[in-house]
Amino acid sequence: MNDTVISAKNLSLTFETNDGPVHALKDINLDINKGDFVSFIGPSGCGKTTFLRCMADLEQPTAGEISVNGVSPTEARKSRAYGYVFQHAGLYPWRTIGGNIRLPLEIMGIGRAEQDKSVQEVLELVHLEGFENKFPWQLSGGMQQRASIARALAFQADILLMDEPFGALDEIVRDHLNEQLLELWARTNKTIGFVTHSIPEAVYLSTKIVVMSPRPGRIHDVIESTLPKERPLDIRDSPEFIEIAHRVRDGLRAGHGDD
Ligand SMILES: Nc1ncnc2c1ncn2[C@@H]1O[C@H](COP(=O)(O)OP(=O)(O)OP(=O)(O)O)[C@@H](O)[C@H]1O
Repeated sequence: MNDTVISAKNLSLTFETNDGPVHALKDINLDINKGDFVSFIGPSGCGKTTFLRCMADLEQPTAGEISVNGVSPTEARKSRAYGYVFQHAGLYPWRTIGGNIRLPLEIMGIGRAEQDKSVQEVLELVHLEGFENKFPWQLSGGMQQRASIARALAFQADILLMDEPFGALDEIVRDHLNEQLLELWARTNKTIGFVTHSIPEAVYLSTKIVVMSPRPGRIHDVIESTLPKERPLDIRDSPEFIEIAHRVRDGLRAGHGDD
């Protein structure tokens, strides 16, 4: 299980702005292996989203290299190698939940029968069976975010890139979605890249935690989790969990000190 799915080598990205260059990422080196659940954590503006967007071909690095499934992000995007979940659910209010999930499949030219099958499959994966004909406003915030995950899953890609998908939700809903996401990851064996601001969320979900520091965004620490794959929520009270959380917190503090 050691095949590299995403590999960044000396990746840097500088945005040219009217106020001068913004060094968003500097010399990022990272390998993500098949089946990894990798969280990116760091202070606001440290380049987490930018790095995820580089993987997804939504930004172009200004130096260094990045490959996804052994090819460029552009080729990976064209071969639909990944699904992308944005910070806000971003569902079209005039389309039903089924209609929202179906939209990218329609654009891809997939036949109606296959669309129907995919919609049912992904709704089941996120436990939203029976909500196909509801409109987004009829669902809670947590359910809308699950629907947006279902839309990303409909691509049937092995890689799922998630940019702080649960940031706007209250803690109880977030706990529940964290549990469901882990269950989905275990069931589907996907490789997941996940941006978060929450230390407990990063430690609970990840096999690997990438701690980033700002200005310019660099990797400060990569923590390989020692927690078992099976993780009930109360694992968060275990000494092992607390120890990893401490290391993340120390990394975030030290990263701030690098300024
Ligand atoms: N299109 C852009 N043009 C200019 N600067 C940008 C652009 N996109 C991002 N930046 C800058 O690059 C830096 C990294 O931004 P990014 O959104 O990747 O950080 P982040 O770690 O995801 O932050 P947050 O946690 O607040 O979402 C920030 O200083 C941001 O202002």
